[in-house]
Amino acid sequence: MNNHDLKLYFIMGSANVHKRPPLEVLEEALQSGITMFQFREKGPDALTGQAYEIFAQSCQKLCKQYHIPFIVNDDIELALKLGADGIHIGQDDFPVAVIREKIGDMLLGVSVHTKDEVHTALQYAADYVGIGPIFATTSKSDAKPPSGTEFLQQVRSEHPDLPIVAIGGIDESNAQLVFKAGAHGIAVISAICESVNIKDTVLTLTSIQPS
Ligand SMILES: Cc1ncsc1CCOP(=O)(O)O
Ligand SMILES: C=C1C=NC(C)=NC1=N
Ligand SMILES: [Mg+2]
Repeated sequence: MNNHDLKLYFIMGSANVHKRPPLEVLEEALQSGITMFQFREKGPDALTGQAYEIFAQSCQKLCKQYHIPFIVNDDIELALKLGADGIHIGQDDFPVAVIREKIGDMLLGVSVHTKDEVHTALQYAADYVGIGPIFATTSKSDAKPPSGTEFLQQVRSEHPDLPIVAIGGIDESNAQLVFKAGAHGIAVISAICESVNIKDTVLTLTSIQPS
């Protein structure tokens, strides 16, 4: 993984798309130039059992066609079963220590909300950290309050070489602020899932520079 892989990190589950089939949204986002994808199938209406696995495999197949890393959120067993490119976990989901031994050299992304959590992520060689929610979000029911870019700026200045992706309420209107604050990339759900023109949205978000 290089820092550019984090530039526009699309996250999606079936619950996040309403107007069109999820796989159509993912394929259009891939064609338009997202740089990483996270399969995050959560919530009361999430698929389960075989339908869940088949949906994940279909997303993974599309990512392979476009040579884009396929990351699984939280579900380590699924990630191992599919041979995913990586997993993303919260520290309340699992002790990061346990994970690294289970996944070997698979990419490991870790959500961090405090400096201690950053140190834990570093101890277990996380490939990147996720910081957020930066702005208010409706895509994660148990999200912590929005933190703005303060913590993001602190982490970037204290760990200049640690890849950071920011998440939470990010869209074309505020993405530049997030890059200026030091994020290497932005992770988005609704900005793409609810876009009326995915191509325009992806092109706009991938063209944003910190300067
Ligand atoms: C998974 C997650 N973690 C922190 S905020 C969030 C949801 C981001 O969704 P959106 O980009 O629609 O605000
Ligand atoms: C909570 C999250 C934070 N950051 C990222 C990249 N993914 C997540 N699911
Ligand atoms: Mg989690």
